[in-house]
Amino acid sequence: MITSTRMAMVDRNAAALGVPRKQLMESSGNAVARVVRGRADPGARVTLVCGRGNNGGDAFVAARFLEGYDLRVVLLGRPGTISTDIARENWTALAEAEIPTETCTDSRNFSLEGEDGDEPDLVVDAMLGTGVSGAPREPEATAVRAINDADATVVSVDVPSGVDADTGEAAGVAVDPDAVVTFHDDKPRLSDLDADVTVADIGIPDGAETFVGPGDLLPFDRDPQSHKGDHGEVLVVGGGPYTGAPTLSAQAALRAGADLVRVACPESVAREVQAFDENLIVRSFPGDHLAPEQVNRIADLAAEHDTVIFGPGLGDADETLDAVADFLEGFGGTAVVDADALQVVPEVDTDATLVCTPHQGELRKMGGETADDWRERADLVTDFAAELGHVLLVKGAYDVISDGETTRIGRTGNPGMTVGGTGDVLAGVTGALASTQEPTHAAAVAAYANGRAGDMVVEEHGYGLVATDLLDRIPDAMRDEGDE
Ligand SMILES: NC(=O)C1=CN([C@@H]2O[C@H](COP(=O)(O)OP(=O)(O)OC[C@H]3O[C@@H](n4cnc5c(N)ncnc54)[C@H](O)[C@@H]3O)[C@@H](O)[C@H]2O)[C@H](O)CC1
Ligand SMILES: [K+]
Repeated sequence: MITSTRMAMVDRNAAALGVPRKQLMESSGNAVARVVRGRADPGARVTLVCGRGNNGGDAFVAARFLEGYDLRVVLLGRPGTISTDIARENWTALAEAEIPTETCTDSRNFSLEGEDGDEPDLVVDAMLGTGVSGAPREPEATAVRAINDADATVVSVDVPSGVDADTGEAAGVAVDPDAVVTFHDDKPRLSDLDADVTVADIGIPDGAETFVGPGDLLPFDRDPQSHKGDHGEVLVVGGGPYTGAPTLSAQAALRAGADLVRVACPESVAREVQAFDENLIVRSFPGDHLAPEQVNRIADLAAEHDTVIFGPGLGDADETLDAVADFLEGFGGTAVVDADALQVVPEVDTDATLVCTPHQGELRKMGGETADDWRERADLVTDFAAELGHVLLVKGAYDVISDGETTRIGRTGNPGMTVGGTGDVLAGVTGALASTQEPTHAAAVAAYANGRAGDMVVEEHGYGLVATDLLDRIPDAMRDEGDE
């Protein structure tokens, strides 16, 4: 089952892997033609009722695969209003090949009867697909009613026109088909219809779902009406033995788009952390390391934030690890756990949603296994994430992200990133993204963006990058320049 948002992400990732949408449309149209051939013999009258988006585009392609039939290709609208380049190119291809087409701009002129007054044997419903919003307008609404009134067999492309692909519900009239040809994966509630549903493989490689790509950035587009706080408030709990690590995490969270980032750190380092960066808000607690007596205070602070990042520069003093365990046991929110704090996770009983960001050494210390081959490693990480009941982001040349069910691979990054501090940056980005998106997706995109930022630095300056170089590049790494 796939939603239209995820389909759009996968589609974009496929394009980034070299399989552009127009190529997918060719497969979609071919699949529609195959179903038509299964339901009507050559020579039968087939009318394709086409909308102005890519749903219509699929039918323009199908028409090229159905030349032995008595075809009518009807576009609802003027050709100039076709809304995508690829649909327009396929419309033009019909004209170039002298396959007859018609247009209908006025619902009063819409009729399924051809010039000879005969009704079609089969109608292809390609008016509205995943791009529908609200009830069908005219002339689509009239066409829906005419299609439902006709005796013809009806084959809907992707979803019945008028049905919302994500909810399976119709806001107004909707086509009642005999068959539906949908693409790549089943769509919500199609199986509830009294229709044969074919899920056609349109050649989207598995990698478009597995490898994190530019399509995964789509949900991070911002609403122009956003308010402060909509993009997350993040608390970094770190520092004591170190001051750079919590600062890097906090700066990275800001660069990844968080609205407010606070650092909770021991008094002994608070001034130093603040002096690194005026964008940060520092909340200090007494002493020179995190200890159990600070847990209540940290818990109160954490309750005011969307996510907490636990670990950067905290050190591994026994008292500190006890405090991390105490905190996590009482915490029910979302926390990113990194560095020394990771070793506490397997023993802790918590309702929190944890995103753990170990490198392979830290993973072993947590009780997890690793392997050289990334596919084997992905299986091991998936099993261990399921066992822990938390999200794992295991860092490596191929980052593996898994919640035990969904497993993603991040392939960005380069050997320059073995330098200290890049992990602190990654934890910060993860925390920021997890404050607005579900944690597995947040972790996947964080791994992708962090690696991409590193690739941008190395492309410009060569190796010798330092962690602070990554910070400026994170906003660019979160942006999709687009494929078309
Ligand atoms: N990877 C894939 O999933 C592929 C899917 N393909 C097909 O593309 C459509 C989705 O195409 P899209 O252009 O995004 O949208 P639609 O064609 O569904 O509709 C857009 C079109 O309709 C107008 N519109 C929207 N709402 C209404 C309304 N209520 N009344 C009238 N008109 C409306 C809007 O203005 C646009 O003009 C998907 O379903 C698949 O069939 C491709 O094959 C590529 C691979
Ligand atoms: K349709």
